[in-house]
Amino acid sequence: MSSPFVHVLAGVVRSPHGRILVAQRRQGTHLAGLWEFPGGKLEPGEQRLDALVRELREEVGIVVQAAHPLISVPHRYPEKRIVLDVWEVTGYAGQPQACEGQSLAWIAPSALPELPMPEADRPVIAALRLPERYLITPPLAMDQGDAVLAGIRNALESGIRLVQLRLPAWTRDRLASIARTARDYCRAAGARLLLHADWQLATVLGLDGVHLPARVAATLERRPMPAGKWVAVSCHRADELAHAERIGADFATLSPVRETTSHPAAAVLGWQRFSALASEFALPIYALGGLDAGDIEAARAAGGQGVAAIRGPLA
Ligand SMILES: Nc1nc2c([nH]c(=O)n2[C@@H]2O[C@H](COP(=O)(O)OP(=O)(O)OP(=O)(O)O)[C@@H](O)[C@H]2O)c(=O)[nH]1
Ligand SMILES: [Mg+2]
Repeated sequence: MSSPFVHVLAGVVRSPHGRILVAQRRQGTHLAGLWEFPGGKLEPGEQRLDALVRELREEVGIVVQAAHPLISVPHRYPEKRIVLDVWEVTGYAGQPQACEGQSLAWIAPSALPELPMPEADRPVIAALRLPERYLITPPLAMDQGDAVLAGIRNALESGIRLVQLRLPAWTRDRLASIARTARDYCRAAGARLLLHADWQLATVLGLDGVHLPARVAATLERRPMPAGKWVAVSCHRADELAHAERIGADFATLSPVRETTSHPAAAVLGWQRFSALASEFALPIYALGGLDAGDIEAARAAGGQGVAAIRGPLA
């Protein structure tokens, strides 16, 4: 027998200080005791935004005035399948209150990973902690370390908060030396630095995580760095996204969305295919390939986390 399916709308409601509203599921409900984003089931014939507005009025007594989709997470519990369709609430009237006797709390986004939440919320928490721009360093030669570092510094100045150091042709020694300096720049700016492919070196240097090529991820049965570090995977196809999800990656890039000079032979996905794939997997997904900062809105409208690119077009 196939398990029942429910489409769930949930809202990310923020305080003026940027804390996020969570509610504790009551005794006698599915996943009782865990904390969740307020929301509930889409009713037959109902529009998604209408369901969000209704649920947040019923559960926490606010009137949602503006909201947009953040991430949609398909998830299978033993007893049911859900799509957790989470929206950022950008405007609301009223003061949130516990209309159903549930406990409410305001949590800083950085504290969400510690909160006991349902399994389906894991990618939502990642999406809330990730920025909309993801910088990938260009493939400069080993004698161009200064240019790599200058590029990272400029990007940090322009507000980039997530960087992948990607220098696959470099020796490990040269890479380690550049990575240390890049790590210090990123730390000082409150940005995260992920190293391309080499998670052992990322661990030794205390970097924030690793970004795996799909062919490297394919050799792994589980994420190579612990929770608390970031593990990302470069994907191009559904099976690669499925594997990234299976090994517990935190997010993915999906490319090429457009034609690129770096990979001219690759089959272009386009926004429609990107969007279809993004909705199929429980991961925040950055659009990559021939894109720049002007494409962020399109990427988000397609269900993506944002845009990944080498520095030039992104900053
Ligand atoms: N609202 C909400 N539900 C979540 C989250 N994460 C998650 O797995 N779920 C699951 O999605 C389903 C949401 O249903 P719900 O119980 O809130 O639905 P509802 O408000 O319409 O409640 P009702 O059926 O008791 O009237 C539950 O199975 C719940 O466990 C989340 O962050 N927020
Ligand atoms: Mg509910």
